[in-house]
Amino acid sequence: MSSLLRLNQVEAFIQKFHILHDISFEVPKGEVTVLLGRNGAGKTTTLRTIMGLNKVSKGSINFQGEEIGNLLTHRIANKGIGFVPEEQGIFGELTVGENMRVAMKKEDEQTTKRMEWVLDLFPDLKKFWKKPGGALSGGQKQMLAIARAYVNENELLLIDEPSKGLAPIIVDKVTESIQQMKEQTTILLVEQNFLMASKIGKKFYIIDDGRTVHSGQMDELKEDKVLMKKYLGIS
Ligand SMILES: Nc1ncnc2c1ncn2[C@@H]1O[C@H](COP(=O)(O)OP(=O)(O)OP(=O)(O)O)[C@@H](O)[C@H]1O
Repeated sequence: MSSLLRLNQVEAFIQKFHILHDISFEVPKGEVTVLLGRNGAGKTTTLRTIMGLNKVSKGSINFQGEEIGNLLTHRIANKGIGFVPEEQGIFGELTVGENMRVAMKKEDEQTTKRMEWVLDLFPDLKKFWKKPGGALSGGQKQMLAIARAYVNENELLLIDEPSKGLAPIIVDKVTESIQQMKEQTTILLVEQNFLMASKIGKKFYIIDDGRTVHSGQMDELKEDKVLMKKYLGIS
């Protein structure tokens, strides 16, 4: 299967701190690839660096055969990469409907169809269409954040810890929705919730101290107790 995104020996700093030392991985088209690792390992920084929110100091980021490292963020987004950040990035003062409209890059038939599809997937968004984003529950905010990224025709979605802070029953709902979404879009997922990651992901990479240290198939990782304990703290 061809790779949509390929990072090769990426390094990045945040201010004077060297955070990413050697990040290399590939995201095959049509699959969900998961980045795993302990708190502070560098997963969020990796996604932000792909989006051009942190500078690449060394290495390359190739998307669909083109170098995108250090392009401006809006250019990267316009190439077809959607980002659902950990802090969700929704507008608390705008209604659900306004949040969706602000996110839409086009108003063509394709976008309208995607909007209909995503509102069927998350009926709460339809129900609370006129409610301010800030008044939604944590789970509803997460759904709105995912819907905002999905509504545009992206080739790749980067989703940062969608289960964070959500009750288990809501995590199940978000898991189910990403499972449906993966039929249509390639996804790079950062997730600490191993159960969720293992339900959705095909291939995994483990990041430790700013380096990709392991990779493999999610199915195999479940059986590897030593690796799970060493890098993920799961016993
Ligand atoms: N603005 C910042 N200034 C200095 N250091 C930072 C900043 N943001 C992140 N870091 C550091 O960069 C490292 C990687 O952080 P990052 O958020 O990428 O980790 P993560 O793997 O996503 O962890 P988590 O699951 O806790 O979000 C951490 O050591 C963190 O303290």
